Amino acid sequence: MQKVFKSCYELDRRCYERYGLTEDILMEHAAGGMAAYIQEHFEAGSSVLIVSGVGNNGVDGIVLARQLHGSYDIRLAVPFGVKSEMAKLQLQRAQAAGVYLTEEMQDADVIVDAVFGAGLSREIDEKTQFIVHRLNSFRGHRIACDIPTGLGEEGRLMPMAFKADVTVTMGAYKEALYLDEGKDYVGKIIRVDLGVSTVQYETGSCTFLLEESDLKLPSRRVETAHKGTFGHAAVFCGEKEGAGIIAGTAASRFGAGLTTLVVHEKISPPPYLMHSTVVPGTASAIAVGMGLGEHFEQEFLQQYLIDSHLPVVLDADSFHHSEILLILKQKERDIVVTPHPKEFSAMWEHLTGECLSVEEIQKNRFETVRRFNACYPHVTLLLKGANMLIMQEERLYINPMGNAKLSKGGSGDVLSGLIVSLLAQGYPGVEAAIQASLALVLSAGKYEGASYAMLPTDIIEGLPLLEGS
Ligand SMILES: NC(=O)C1=CN([C@@H]2O[C@H](COP(=O)(O)OP(=O)(O)OC[C@H]3O[C@@H](n4cnc5c(N)ncnc54)[C@H](O)[C@@H]3O)[C@@H](O)[C@H]2O)[C@@H](O)CC1
Repeated sequence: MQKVFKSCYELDRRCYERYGLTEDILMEHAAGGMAAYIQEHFEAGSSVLIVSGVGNNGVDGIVLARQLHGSYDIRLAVPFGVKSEMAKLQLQRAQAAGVYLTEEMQDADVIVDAVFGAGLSREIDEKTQFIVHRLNSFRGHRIACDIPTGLGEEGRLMPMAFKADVTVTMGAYKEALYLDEGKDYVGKIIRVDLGVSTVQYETGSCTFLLEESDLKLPSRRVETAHKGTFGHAAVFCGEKEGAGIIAGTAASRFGAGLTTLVVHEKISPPPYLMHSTVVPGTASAIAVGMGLGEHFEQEFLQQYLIDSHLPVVLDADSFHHSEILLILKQKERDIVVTPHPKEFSAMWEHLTGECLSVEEIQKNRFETVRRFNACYPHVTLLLKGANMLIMQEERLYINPMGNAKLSKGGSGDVLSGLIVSLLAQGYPGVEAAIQASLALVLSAGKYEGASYAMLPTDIIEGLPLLEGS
């Protein structure tokens, strides 16, 4: 798990004040990080086009040109000229080392975007849009310095943005890199140190980036265990019973000792799932909402869901149901809600009366989950998306490993099943949401068929292949 920051300016300042580093030492390391990536992936002699803007992001590009000149065929462009004293000094040094400026931007083996980084604070003008459009049209391998040009404050996408294969980000991970809108623009994200180790550079943060190594699978190391040891998941199976069956199957596969589908009428579930017209007395967690529709009467929901003390995961149709949403007020209960943006919009309107469009939610994903958390800090919110956001008690976790294979009906039902399975096994809500989200994306990542072909059952079948501690 890595820390994530809204901005790194304060951290840079700390480097100067605390460790006595200077701006150009930091830049030397920033450029060194990009140079190391290029040296590792491209043979000496490869052509490298570097386009530098007016701020310090551009200066990183100029320093990179000096560092690689001689070993690589460097073409440095500064289409807006150089303005700051530091930029002039670095350009002087680069030119002294033999770097020539080019006016023409032609395709190269490597394209480095150092036009704007963390300082982009307003819409880019036509000239910048033209440059970015041209860089995007090239076939070379595209590297963004720190943050791709066109990803503005908090990661908001401008009408034109550099489409990086790799973003080499400086010092620490930034929230701007993890908004869903930017996912197709940042490419692979690599962080580099700026002259001190990460531990020395970073301060505290309540935002974390989840990694594959954070996966902790349910374990069965106790030989004297029996099925009761691993909890009993109760999954409400509504109008669209398939959704409940998928969730129940995922719950069972992920280790719940028993899984019961709570049904209204007779259905034929798979043999490893039980079914019952009430929530069994031994149940240790409940999942509700997947394919629910209007299947259960209010009295039933009141008795077995709202008046229950059991940990609960609310999904899908729950968010349109104001009585079910009353559960969110229950502070003593472990509650996990897993809306996608449209469901979040419905839930938020029920809870606050405020209408938030899906577009507004997507453009402000971090702010949205923080606003929810301010009202319901005890509830674990998992906002679905290309980068899932999970938040409880002021701690926000980003799962950046989602992939397009998961964009299919049923994936969310699997996720609810995984969460209820872990809740039933005694995991706290936030831990259940984190681990289930990791298992979901990593299992999907292991699917080897075509990206369009994966079924929810493939995700469930991938679970036994996961490797975690
Ligand atoms: N301590 C530092 O200063 C360090 C800076 N680093 C690099 O410096 C970058 C940040 O540098 P800056 O703060 O100079 O930011 P940028 O280089 O991203 O550019 C900011 C400049 O562009 C202007 N600007 C903002 N939006 C504009 C727009 N739409 N059209 C035209 N001009 C616009 C601003 O007024 C400012 O002059 C980081 O992304 C990183 O690459 C790293 O080298 C690490 C150390």
